[in-house]
Amino acid sequence: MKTVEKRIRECVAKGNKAFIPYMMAGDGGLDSLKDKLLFLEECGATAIEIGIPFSDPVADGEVIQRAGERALADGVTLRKVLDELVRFKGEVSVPLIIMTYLNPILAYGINSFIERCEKIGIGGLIIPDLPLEEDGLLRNGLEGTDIALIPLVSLTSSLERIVNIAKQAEGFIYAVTVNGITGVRNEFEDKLSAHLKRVKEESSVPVLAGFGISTSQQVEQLGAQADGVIVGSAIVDALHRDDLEVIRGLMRTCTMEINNSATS
Ligand SMILES: O=P(O)(O)OC[C@@H](O)[C@@H](O)c1c[nH]c2ccccc12
Repeated sequence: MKTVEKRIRECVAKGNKAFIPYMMAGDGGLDSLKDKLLFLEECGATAIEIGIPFSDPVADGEVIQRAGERALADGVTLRKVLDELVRFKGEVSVPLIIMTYLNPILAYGINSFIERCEKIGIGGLIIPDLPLEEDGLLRNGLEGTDIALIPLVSLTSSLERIVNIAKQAEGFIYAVTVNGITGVRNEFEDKLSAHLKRVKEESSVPVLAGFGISTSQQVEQLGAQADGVIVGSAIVDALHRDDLEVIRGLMRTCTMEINNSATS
């Protein structure tokens, strides 16, 4: 079992929910990356998702697009982010998950990228534009490493597809809660509960819900139906505004007891 999965399971075994915050690498300067990671760790993050800025972020909403643009304007690249992570390797102890579109990895070179991630001790990869059918591209090179290739399942995935994704899943399944792009939402579709239940039934790895979650109430609502949550835009926005209390508050919800009624 890969470390990311182990950490999520430990968290759930204690009666808590996993909380994975997402941040955009290089937003606010790459030299602040380490302090931001340490802050998120101190707030109780189970793992941290680090976004790599990219020119065509097709799955990203306004808040994350803007954060990516700020980082790109500052000259941040995948290579610079990895170099920075190597520099303070071992100082952050929660697993780090790299979220990037496929293109920067291809430009970097798949083998060099995997080697570099291993050197840093990266715990997982989320690559939204790498479908199951094509993921051998990375899966083969990741075999025998502690780097989990974390798949996404959407509300529109067929049962057959969910089953196939679940069979190969490592780390956890990222259950996307909305049809659309990242960004805060006021409401979720009624069918989401049944969908999460179905994904959990099919999956032998933990299932985390992400997209659109920005309030403690939503963390609680979605957390109750999954093994944990991923929060992006609300964290990116709070880090940008330096509103650290918002982040502390959101993460605190996950260490409180969340009623599991929807999944039991
Ligand atoms: O921002 P939101 O709605 O809280 O969603 C999480 C999300 O930001 C993060 O996991 C993420 C950022 N970019 C992505 C692209 C695809 C999948 C996931 C992501």
